[in-house]
Amino acid sequence: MSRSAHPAGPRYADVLPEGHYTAPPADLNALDPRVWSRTVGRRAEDGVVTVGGIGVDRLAEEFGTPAYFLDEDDFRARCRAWRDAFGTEADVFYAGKAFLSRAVVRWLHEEGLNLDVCSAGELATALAAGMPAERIALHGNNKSPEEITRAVEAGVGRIVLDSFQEIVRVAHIAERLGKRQRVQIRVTVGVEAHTHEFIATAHEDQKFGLALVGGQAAEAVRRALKLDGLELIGIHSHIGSQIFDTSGFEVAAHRVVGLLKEIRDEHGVELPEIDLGGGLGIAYTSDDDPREPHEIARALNDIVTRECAAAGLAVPRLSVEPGRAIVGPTAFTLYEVGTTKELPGLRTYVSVDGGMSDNIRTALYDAEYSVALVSRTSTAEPMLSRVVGKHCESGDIVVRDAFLPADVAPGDLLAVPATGAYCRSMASNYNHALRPPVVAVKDGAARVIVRRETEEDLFRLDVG
Ligand SMILES: Cc1ncc(COP(=O)(O)O)c(C=O)c1O
Ligand SMILES: N[C@@H](CCCC[NH3+])C(=O)O
Repeated sequence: MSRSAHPAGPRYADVLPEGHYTAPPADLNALDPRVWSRTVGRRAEDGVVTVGGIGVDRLAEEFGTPAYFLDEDDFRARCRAWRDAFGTEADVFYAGKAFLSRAVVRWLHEEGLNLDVCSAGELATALAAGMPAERIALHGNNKSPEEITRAVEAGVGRIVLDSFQEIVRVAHIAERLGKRQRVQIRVTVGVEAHTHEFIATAHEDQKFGLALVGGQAAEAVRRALKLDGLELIGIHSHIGSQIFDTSGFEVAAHRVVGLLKEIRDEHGVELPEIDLGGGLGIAYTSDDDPREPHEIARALNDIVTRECAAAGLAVPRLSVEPGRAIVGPTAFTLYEVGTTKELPGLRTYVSVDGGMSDNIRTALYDAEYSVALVSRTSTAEPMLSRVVGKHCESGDIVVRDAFLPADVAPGDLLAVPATGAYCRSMASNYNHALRPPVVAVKDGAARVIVRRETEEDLFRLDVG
């Protein structure tokens, strides 16, 4: 395709979708440090982007594409930032659903974080990698009796109860095992979090939690307090995901403390803990402006302390459950360009060797991502592009709107930053795609922590 078919100038103006880029960035070779985490992406003198000091060209040769590359030091630094921000008077539970592997569990353990799991598989991974059971919380709106039994037997630190049936189910299982299980009750506080509908979880009309409004949460507390198999230690609220604004958390904290006060007044019991969930947003594009852990910690501590003082309650132990904010920025996905297709006057479709099977978030939530040419620099003019995958689906879009240099061609490597959370963990085998590996990079060395799937893996499931 002739590159001269892309004259420079204002031709983009007619086709730019509203709310997206208004102009190409001044320098297409620059990597915005807000989106490209501190150590994750640096461009070396030869123009090749490096992670942990290793060039992406070398990484692609050794590990293939598509692949996720994760900076272990960055991950650990983020764990420490959260732990230090909340201090010893609070607990940070990493939300394993964002991305979990046994190496990650070991890092979390070493950095002093706890772990939130929401399935038997995540629980098994946590235990197999040596996370002490008392530092694990089990979540889920429909935990099976088997999952509950495994968790109680293992001695998990808490189970977060999500329905009336589950209150009884967990109590019975604990009694049968001769145990008293520490539990929290998940409540929906009625906050409309400013995020995509599918990832907002605190409005009443959805599947998670028991509503404060109408008294279901208070009734759940009443029932839980009566059961010998349960030790009710607190109230849990999670308002949603990819949220930038602390005001939703403040409203949630206010309402949760309100429930603690009601509980004290009705039962004469002061519950010792509250968990305000996860949900802190990260920068996927230069337009995103996330809060730092210490800002979140200060806002949450202030509001809980203030509300408790007003209610005459002792300040409960606080916990939070960040997933995306820890692992999201620590990784990028590396792809190789296979084809380009120019639609004159509209945009150029750049097809890479992955797609919705390794990143479903664009198709599912209209998520916005950035992308950069990382195997070289270019002085070519900006070209309005759509980075798409290789699946049989026109919605198979990785990056909806991006400017790439107009000379991008087959064989070039593109990287999509901030893919550490909810990409590998939500990856699929659609079209029998083989899920990509996760490669951890540290001190100039790279090692596979989750290997690439093989056709044998597919055949092992397909038993004929
Ligand atoms: C109960 C609970 N805690 C924590 C999280 C982690 O959220 P995030 O990765 O947005 O921090 C989630 C997912 O949204 C969740 O459902
Ligand atoms: N999977 C979602 C977030 C929901 C997390 C679980 N409650 C995402 O990619 O943004």
